[in-house]
Amino acid sequence: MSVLELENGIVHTELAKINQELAPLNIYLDNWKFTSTHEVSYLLNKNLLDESERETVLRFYDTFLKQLMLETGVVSRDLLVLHPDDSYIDIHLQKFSTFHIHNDQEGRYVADGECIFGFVLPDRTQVKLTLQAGDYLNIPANTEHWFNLTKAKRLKTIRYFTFTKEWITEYTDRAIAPTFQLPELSANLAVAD
Ligand SMILES: CSCCC(=O)/C(O)=C/O
Ligand SMILES: [Fe+2]
Ligand code: NI
Repeated sequence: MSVLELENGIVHTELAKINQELAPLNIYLDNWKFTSTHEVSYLLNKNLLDESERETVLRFYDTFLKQLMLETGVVSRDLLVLHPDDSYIDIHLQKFSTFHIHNDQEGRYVADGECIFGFVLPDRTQVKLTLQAGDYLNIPANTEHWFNLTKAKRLKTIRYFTFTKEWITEYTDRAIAPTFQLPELSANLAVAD
């Protein structure tokens, strides 16, 4: 279940209400649950996946999300697997855990685990969106956001790309609202060096 927290402490869990709050940014959230095969359930329960296992999971979801990929002009996708068993996890998190934008839309389907996105609304207040398995989020290109893991420190997410040009991450100098700063991030960074 996705949860949207506003800087004033209000919390929304209804999809329609969350989409209403994010509408000024043209961000779209949905939730689809697909019944996994035994093989895919087994793979989603693993902490890390090798390339062929990631491809098996991607092909499984392709069968359900083909229409979405066509409608949103997706030309490629990958499966990002984040878990503390991956010695590079803190490098991945450092890349995305401060405000940034991309030159492509950010279509993300959460297949396993959970994650957090932060956004800034037109009134300059910030919001924090927690996604769980089954959630699909689409962030238009050039939309300021940050990303991190929850305390579960586990995520398998499909990333959909709409062009083959280099996917660029550009950092903005906006500070994350104190309300949403994640104390454990420093713990992650401590591990990083
Ligand atoms: C949930 S996708 C993993 C991180 C990523 O690709 C990104 O752009 C986060 O902002
Ligand atoms: Fe990003
Ligand atoms: Ni992103």
